[in-house]
Amino acid sequence: MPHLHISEFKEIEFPLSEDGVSFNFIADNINHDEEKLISVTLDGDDFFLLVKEEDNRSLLKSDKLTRPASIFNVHKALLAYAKLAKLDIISSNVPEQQKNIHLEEISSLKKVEYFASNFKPDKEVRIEVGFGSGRHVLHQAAQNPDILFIGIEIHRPSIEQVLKQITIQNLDNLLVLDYDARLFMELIPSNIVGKVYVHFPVPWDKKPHRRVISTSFIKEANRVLKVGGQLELRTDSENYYAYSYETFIAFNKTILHINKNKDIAISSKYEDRWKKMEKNIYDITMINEEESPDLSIEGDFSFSHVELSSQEIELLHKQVKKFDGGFIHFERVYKIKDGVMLRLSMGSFDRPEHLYLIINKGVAEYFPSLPLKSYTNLSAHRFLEKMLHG
Ligand SMILES: C[S@@+](CC[C@H](N)C(=O)[O-])C[C@H]1O[C@@H](n2cnc3c(N)ncnc32)[C@H](O)[C@@H]1O
Repeated sequence: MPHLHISEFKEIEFPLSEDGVSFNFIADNINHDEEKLISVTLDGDDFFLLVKEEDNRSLLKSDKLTRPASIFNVHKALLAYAKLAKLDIISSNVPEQQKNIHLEEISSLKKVEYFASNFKPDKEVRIEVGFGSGRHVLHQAAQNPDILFIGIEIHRPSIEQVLKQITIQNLDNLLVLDYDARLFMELIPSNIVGKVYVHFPVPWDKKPHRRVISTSFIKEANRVLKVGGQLELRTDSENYYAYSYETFIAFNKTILHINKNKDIAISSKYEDRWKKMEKNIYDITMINEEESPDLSIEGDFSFSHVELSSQEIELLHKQVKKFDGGFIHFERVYKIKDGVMLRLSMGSFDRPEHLYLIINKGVAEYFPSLPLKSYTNLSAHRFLEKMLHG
């Protein structure tokens, strides 16, 4: 993660621009005065830089929630802020000059909005969830040039490694997305996907709500799969296999194929490790045999005038509100020039969305972008809208 360690953080006069980077405003965490967020706009991307006061020094880095697709833009913003505020840099892992060509020029790395707005591919789509080292998805994309692959991962170093390989191998049929795959499935149009690969997902034995395989994931997979399309789960964990089998078989109608120690065309890094340890490998393949209705979700994320006062909003800090099928957690509260900013997690328990909400003179807006249009997010929004109305 790119960062600068500085002897002391200094504020600039907001708004101010440098080298094509706009610094719009600063948000101070009300409950933890060692944390601030700086709003940045660069190349049409809105994101935050995070300032953290540490013992005898400060840290400036990108905020995880709003991290832009290109790491080069984070580098540029960090250096521009340091220059404007005349920061004394103690240590840094940001290259001063050199651009990361792979990341800047790559068109394979997509933001989730690319898929949310009118994604209508003209070929079959295959999705790999949590591609890790990328061995499997890169192999598949090279072998099947007529199929569009979407690789989804949340581990940034793995993403960067695969982006480099896409450039080196000159692949134009592999798109990469840094996003939670469980939320992503809700965006994809119905009946367009040939295969969904979930290979060696983290078993999360102690936090089962974080598992990729769940009733709602299987439901969405069935919807996006074409007739004859397959969801392929491969795991070395007997416990995860048993949990998944139970989850799949609970559906009223389903076709499952079970395999033990089946070899597939390419062995991933994890698979090699388990094979060396002589662990068993389990496959559950679910075959979809029904055409699904088109994806259509009604509703929007607008707010009416906010009636709660700033003080009342500040008191929401750490509160968790539950509604039928979901929740809203008011994680952090920030003071901004003319109002308040909240960091929220909201939506369904197994696939929550993390986002910011700015409330300025009675006008509330999600920042920097709207939540994903899912049924639960819309219910959470309606619940929030009512709460802010008082
Ligand atoms: C155990 S690794 C397996 C990687 C690869 N499939 C393989 O077989 O080598 C699991 C990967 O899934 C990713 N992951 C976990 N939860 C995810 C989610 N909700 N959405 C996308 N990726 C996820 C992790 O970052 C990790 O790289």
